[in-house]
Parts: sequence; C-alpha cells; structure tokens
Amino acid sequence: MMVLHKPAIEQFSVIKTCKPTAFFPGIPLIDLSKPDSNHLLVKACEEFGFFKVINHGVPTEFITKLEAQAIKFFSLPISEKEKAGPPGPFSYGNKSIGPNGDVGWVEYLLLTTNPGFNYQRFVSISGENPETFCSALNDYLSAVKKMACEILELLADGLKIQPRNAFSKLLMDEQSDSVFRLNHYPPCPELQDMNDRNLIGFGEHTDPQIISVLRSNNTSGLQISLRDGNWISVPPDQNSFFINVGDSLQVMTNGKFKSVRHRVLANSLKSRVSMIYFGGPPLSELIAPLPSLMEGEDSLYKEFTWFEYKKSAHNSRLADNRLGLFEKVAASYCPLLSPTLLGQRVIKT
Ligand SMILES: C=C1C[C@]23C[C@@]1(O)CC[C@H]2[C@@]12CC[C@H](O)[C@@](C)(C(=O)O1)[C@H]2[C@@H]3C(=O)O
Ligand SMILES: O=C(O)CCC(=O)C(=O)O
Ligand SMILES: [Fe+2]
Repeated sequence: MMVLHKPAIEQFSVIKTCKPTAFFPGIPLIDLSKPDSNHLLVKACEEFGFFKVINHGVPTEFITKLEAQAIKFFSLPISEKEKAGPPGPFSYGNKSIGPNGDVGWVEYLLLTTNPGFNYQRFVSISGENPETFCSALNDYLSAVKKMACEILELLADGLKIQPRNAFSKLLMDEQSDSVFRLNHYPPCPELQDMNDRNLIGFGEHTDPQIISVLRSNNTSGLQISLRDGNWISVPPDQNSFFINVGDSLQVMTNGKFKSVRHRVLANSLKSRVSMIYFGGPPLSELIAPLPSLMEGEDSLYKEFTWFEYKKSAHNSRLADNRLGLFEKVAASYCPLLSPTLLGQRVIKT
C-alpha cells in the first residue's frame, strides 16, 4: 500500500472542492438492446461525449476473470511489477503518466492490443500459467471491441452515414492502433484529514482515439466536465460500461460529437480498478470529417493522419487542448485563441 505524509502528498495535484460535487442524475443511459438506441447514442455524443451502456453483451465472466488477474498483478511487490518494464508505451507505470511530467495517484499497465503481441512478459511476472492471463485478456478485448464496433455502427445509423461501418472499420482493421490500460488507484487514507481536498488520481484530459470503453469496480472517482466547466461525479457501476467520445471521432464528425474532458479523483478508503480499451485507427489513416456529415460546411480541422496526431499528443501535457493545434480558426485567425491559451482552463469543482 502507498502511504504518504502530508508534505509528500503535495507533490500530487491536490484540488480544493468549494462545494461538494453532487452526483449528477443526467448521465445518458443507453440500453443497447432497444431499437431506438441509435438516436439516443447520437444525442449523448452531441450533448456530453459520454454515456453508460447496459445490455452490452460482454459476458460477466470475462470481466471478472480479467479483473482478478489485474488485482493479482497490482498486489505484487513494486520491485516485481517494475519488471514489466519502465514507464513507457506498453508497460508498468507508477504515479508518472505519459512522457511529459504528469503525475497522479495511480499505477497502471499499458498494453498494445495488436494481434500477436507477446504478453508473456507480464504473465511470467504474475506467476500465473501464461494461458490464464492471455486468455482472460484476449476474451475481454474481443468482446469489448465487438461492443465498441456495434456502438460505432449504431452511431453511423443514427447519423445516416453509409456505409454503416465507416467508423467501426477503423477498429476492425488489422493495423488498428488501439491500446488497453489497467489502472489501479490505491486508497489514500491521509485524505480523510484534509477537509474539502481531493487528490488527483488521473488528471483531466480528453482521450485522443476514436472511442474509449471503460469499466471499473464499484469505487467512485471518475468525473466528467460539462460544457459550462462544471465537474460531474459519475456514480460507479461495475455491471455497465462507460463510453467516451475521443478527439478523433470529434474530428470525423466535424465537431458534432464532443470528446469529453474527464479525470479521476483518488478515494480515501477504497481502491479503484479500471480497465479501458482505447479504439484507435491505423497509423496511416487520415483523420478528417466524413463528407456526408459536411453538408456544404468547411472542415473545422486541418488534415492530419493518426500518426501525426499521436505524435503531437505524446509531446503534450495531459490537460492540454490537443485538438486546438489542429483547429483551422483558432490556429490561423485568432492569436488570442491559440492552443496554449485554450489549454489553460479555469477549474471549477
Ligand atoms: C500525458 C500523456 C499521457 C498520454 C500521452 C500524453 O502525452 C497525452 C495523452 C495521454 C493519453 C490519455 C488517454 C490514454 O490514457 C492514453 C494511453 C492515450 O492514448 O493518451 C494516455 C497517454 C499515456 O498514458 O501514454
Ligand atoms: O481509470 C479511469 O477510470 C479513467 C482513466 C482514463 O481516463 C485514462 O486512462 O485515459
Ligand atoms: Fe481517459
């Protein structure tokens, strides 16, 4: 267990909550088995870029098996976990997020989902039969990817886009650059003595990919930012999935869908374990608005490939407005709306 003395805790972002953040009852809930789900999905992506899905078709057994493997891994001594690799694109990281100095009250495993990737390194560390970890991961990833593709096809239906696999084919592509992340937020008991203060587990950001599929245990902490800048706590639900619109889907819909800003606050008593699949396109894919969604409008974004966007994202800090660099108006016509200034947001809690 990580234990921190008060001065040490100050190394992390501690934010003051002026008023308790109310649980917001309005997070869209979509039942994927209902015939009108396509229109509700479009509405949720336009209004929040975030929603919760039920009747998702992912077997509970796949979820519990992978979660058990994750818990086993995170319970190992740190020296063992570090053998999974230094913080880097596909390895174990502790408190340090990304390559540019971001920190959070979190440890994680970051893995590529490309077929054929050798997970053996992590497997041998957890002391498990290699088959157990690999099969739990593969079962979970195939089921979650299938669900993500179904959602993207329902969205295409709702937007009247032909063909209906216009988005989903990018995740189905053999070269799809998708990532999977297991996050563990240990409890932080010191927080109990720090009235009105919260510790950042994973700082505010948007996800750069097309779509993110998040499942967590029953510990709270996830928050999303509404358009007015207010933060809303998402009540945890271990039987459902939470879906984020990523920056790339915002661009492909020419800004009709919004990528959602979100963050995770640490909990003083309970540990949070989350598993997130980030569905991304092939590196060479041009990320641009679909012509059928333009209706005579100009693209709001400069043209770029996923490789270019990913490279730029990896040079940014977590909270930066990464898409700002690729917006036509902000970058070309108005220096006051430069990405640097847009990246600095007033934090309301
Ligand atoms: C600070 C960073 C971590 C991140 C890469 C980045 O430079 C900016 C984007 C971050 C993010 C957020 C969503 C996902 O968790 C992630 C894997 C991704 O694709 O973009 C992380 C990156 C990371 O942890 O390496
Ligand atoms: O762990 C979570 O619940 C969310 C983490 C997240 O947003 C991310 O890893 O990109
Ligand atoms: Fe995220």
